[in-house]
Amino acid sequence: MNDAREPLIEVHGLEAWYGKRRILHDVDFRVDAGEIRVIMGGSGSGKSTLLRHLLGLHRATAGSIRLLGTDITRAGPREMQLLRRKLGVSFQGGALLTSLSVGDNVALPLREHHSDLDENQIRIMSRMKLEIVNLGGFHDLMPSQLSGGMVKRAALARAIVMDPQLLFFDEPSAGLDPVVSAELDELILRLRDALRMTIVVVTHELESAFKIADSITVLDQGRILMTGTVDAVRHSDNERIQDLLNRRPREVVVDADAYLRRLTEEAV
Ligand SMILES: Nc1ncnc2c1ncn2[C@@H]1O[C@H](COP(=O)(O)OP(=O)(O)OP(=O)(O)O)[C@@H](O)[C@H]1O
Repeated sequence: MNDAREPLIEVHGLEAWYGKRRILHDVDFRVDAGEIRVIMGGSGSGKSTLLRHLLGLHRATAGSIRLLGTDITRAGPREMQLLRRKLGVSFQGGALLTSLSVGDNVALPLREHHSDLDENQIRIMSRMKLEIVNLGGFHDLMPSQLSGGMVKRAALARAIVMDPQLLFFDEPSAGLDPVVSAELDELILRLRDALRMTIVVVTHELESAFKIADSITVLDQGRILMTGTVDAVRHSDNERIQDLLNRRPREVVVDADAYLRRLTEEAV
């Protein structure tokens, strides 16, 4: 049965280790249909690690992750392949291929997953998505002819070309000036409203997070400090959250023995 309130993402007790280091601790995480969830946290808090686990790029050490009803901690390659068609991903480093036109870049997922579509259909579908990101008419340009903000939007058009139910966006504002970054925020809101997409955004840009989020999950040292509305996060009395919001650095107490022990453990 298709319950409208069924979560699109449901994570229970997720643990992630890199070698002998535990990176994520007992993470519970749920995203409902139609919301924009921002994952926020300082550098090294585990945001990218969580994202990589949600996408099935890393196997969880413990816990379960359900995406669109599929338990990806148990799914086989075929199931994962089918699931990936329903996911859109725009990664920070996921630049456009410089040897292809903007339109051909956007069309890549269609060519990869939909051998039944003819060239005309592919062209129409990729043009439509370029129009949604305000790049109508830029189909035949090469990526080198676009500004940084336009490249991000073209990459976004590629991420949504298959009409994903779930869109993951890693650090949308990275490397953009404030005006271009604000335009991208508007675009993310438009995708949720016009295309009814459910969107997970990883960012450490507070202004952007507060503008686009329906809810925010705050990560710190691999643990979820809280999940709540923008207001709830802003007014949280958790000291670490207030440190993050006010950009106060964590007081680091270095235990030299523990540090050396960890170095030798990781070298093994
Ligand atoms: N492939 C890896 N192998 C070992 N340790 C890793 C690996 N990737 C990340 N880490 C460690 O895991 C921790 C969390 O890193 P992660 O990249 O998930 O944080 P983040 O919140 O995304 O940080 P940033 O905002 O700086 O990208 C860090 O201590 C990092 O050093």
